[in-house]
Amino acid sequence: MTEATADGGVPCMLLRGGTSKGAYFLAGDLPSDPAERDDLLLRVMGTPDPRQIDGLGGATSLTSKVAVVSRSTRPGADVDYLFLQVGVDEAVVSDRQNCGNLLAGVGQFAVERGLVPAGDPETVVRVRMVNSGSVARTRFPTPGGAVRYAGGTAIAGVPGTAAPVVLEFADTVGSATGRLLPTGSVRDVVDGIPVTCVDNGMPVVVAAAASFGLSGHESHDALAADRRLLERVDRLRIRAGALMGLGDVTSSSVPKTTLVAEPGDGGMLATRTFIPVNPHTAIGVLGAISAVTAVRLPGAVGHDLTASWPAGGTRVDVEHPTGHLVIEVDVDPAAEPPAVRRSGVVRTARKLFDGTAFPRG
Ligand SMILES: O=C(O)/C=C(\CC(=O)C(=O)O)C(=O)O
Repeated sequence: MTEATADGGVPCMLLRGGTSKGAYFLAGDLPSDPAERDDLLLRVMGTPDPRQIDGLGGATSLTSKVAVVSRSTRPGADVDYLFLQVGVDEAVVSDRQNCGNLLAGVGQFAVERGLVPAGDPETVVRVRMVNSGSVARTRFPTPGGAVRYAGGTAIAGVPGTAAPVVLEFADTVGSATGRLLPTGSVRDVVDGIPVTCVDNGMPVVVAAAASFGLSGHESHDALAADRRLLERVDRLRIRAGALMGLGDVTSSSVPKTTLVAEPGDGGMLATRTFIPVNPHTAIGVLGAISAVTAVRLPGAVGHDLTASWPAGGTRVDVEHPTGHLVIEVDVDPAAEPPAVRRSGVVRTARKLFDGTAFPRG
């Protein structure tokens, strides 16, 4: 059932989730037919248009995102969260990937819309990530039973501070491909470049920055300006995507590519990520978890970079172009196949706007 208002408006909340920004909807407020829903979302976001001038999208893939949330009917989950990546200059709406950043706002949205009762002083919401079927736990402050967005936690890539949102993941292996190592091996050579293809929440092609003649410490803008590099990375990604069983990924938002190198800023691993063609200003949550899972595996590209990491440690400080993302990744690389026990991250989120979106003039 569509809860559009008489003038075609749809209830919508805009939240920043981690280093992304998205439009959050209740599933019941959107058309149930996916084609009709996608058509509405394209109009709401202003796609296709490189500036998304006639919509709410922010003209980058990180700000052209949608979360569709509903009460879950599955045991072990409170709400269902379907992530939709809305194209910017291409009229595409894709459910092929997850988003750990928008996940950081799902629990608060669920409380604000009355899907989940608030606890005091905090609330835990079990979120089934519809794109992959796995369940994440999100914990955030709700003193006195009201969502608090303000707080003292800073995350790289977001100015200021906000309340911490603790995300814990389980069962993320094979989110889009069914396997941790979707090509069946820990290392492949694609286009002459050694890669490790991994999927622990996000399908990612991991390669050494040095394979592209890079240090891995380049700025986002320097990478974005290097058209030849972007073409080479995309060619690699398209070939690797086929090897990963994802078919022709030419127009798909997955797999991502992460180039790894020695850290340069006191972290444990330097990363430069392409989502999927343009460089990320930071790194995605599940993308980082997948890339770190890969380098933890003996034989993987980048495994040499983990030699100085504390044995048995699970906390990894990942450098990216605008700072650091600290994640928890607990992997048993000795198991056959390698086992992922759990992973997690601290994010922040903020409600930016709550009102009615108008898909038509
Ligand atoms: O890889 C992308 O397209 C960007 C993401 C996805 C994400 O959150 C994740 O990897 O969990 C982001 O930074 O939001």
